[in-house]
Amino acid sequence: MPSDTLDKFRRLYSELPLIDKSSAGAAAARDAVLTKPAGALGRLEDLAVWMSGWQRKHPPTYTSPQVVVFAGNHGVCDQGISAFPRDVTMQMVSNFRNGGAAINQLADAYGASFSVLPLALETPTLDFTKGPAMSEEECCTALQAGWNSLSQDTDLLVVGEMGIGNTTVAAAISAALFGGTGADWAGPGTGLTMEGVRKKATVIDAGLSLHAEILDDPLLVLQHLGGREIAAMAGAILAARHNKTPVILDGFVVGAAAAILKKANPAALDHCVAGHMSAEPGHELLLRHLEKEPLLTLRMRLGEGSGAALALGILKGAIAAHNGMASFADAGVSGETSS
Ligand SMILES: Cc1cc2ncn([C@H]3O[C@H](COP(=O)(O)O)[C@@H](O)[C@H]3O)c2cc1C
Ligand SMILES: O=C(O)c1cccnc1
Repeated sequence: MPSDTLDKFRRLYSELPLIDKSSAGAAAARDAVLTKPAGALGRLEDLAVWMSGWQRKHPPTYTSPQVVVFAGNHGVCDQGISAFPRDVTMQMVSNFRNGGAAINQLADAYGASFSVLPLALETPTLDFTKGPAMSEEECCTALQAGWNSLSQDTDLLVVGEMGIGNTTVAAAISAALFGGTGADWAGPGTGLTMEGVRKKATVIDAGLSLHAEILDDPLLVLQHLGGREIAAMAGAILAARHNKTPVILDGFVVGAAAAILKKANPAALDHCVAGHMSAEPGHELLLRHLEKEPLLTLRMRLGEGSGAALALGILKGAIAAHNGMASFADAGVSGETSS
């Protein structure tokens, strides 16, 4: 069988389902009669309507939320751009499988299923300062693995990542897509010193300059500067769009994966909400380019999907209120007097 080409994924993001206006409209109509002053639940109201529209049903459900962590290893670690060694990626995959990571606890706390998908960890991508990080085939295999990871019955998806060095990769992708230099997008990640961050910025600049000719094509940016877990997250976010599944985005690294799709099609992230704003400095800027207002700002800078998993609680609350509250008529509560 011939292997996939990037053109297959170009088609998948150019033909996207739009929000289901009739389900969203039914949610808006119900919201208008619930026992509260109009707008008093703030963003929770928007979230209930948004969930209904993208799940394409009313009432919206929170019955099978899914958290998937994608793990990849990065050749650019050879440049000394992380405070931790590459082996930690694999070690953390074992920790995820044993239930010992932060994301295990957070997924559990909000009743979400959890799985981890390691992507060829024994074969790191190439160092992007030396050549393309991935071949077209490797990139497509990772995109497809992400696409395949979505369970059919999922009604809300959190994608997370584990990959030592991937804040460098995320910064390089962000600069490639939205402009600026390494210094505009590099941050401490797992804990670099200021000098380490300066070095990281020069490594990013070297990658941008080596791959200068392809920077206007988002999928080639993914292939040349990205990593397998980044590609897999883009594939999963795209699959969710085609499968009636809203998505909660996590921090800077997940944001960079999502940004590939956003740059390729400005409407590609309409089914996504930003779960939180990471303390990794580039994330605030990235969220502006993604046109997303984060739900939480808790100084978290972990990755793994942890900020997005916390935001599951907000979505759960929004749906519980929307589905379970009484209407003014049912509860015998007087409506607003016209003034
Ligand atoms: C023990 C440990 C657990 C983690 N969980 C997520 N990350 C996060 O840190 C890494 C990115 O940071 P950098 O680009 O600086 O390497 C990613 O693996 C990310 O998921 C972790 C990092 C460590 C060390
Ligand atoms: O915001 C993130 O995604 C992030 C920040 C630091 C380390 N790893 C991930």
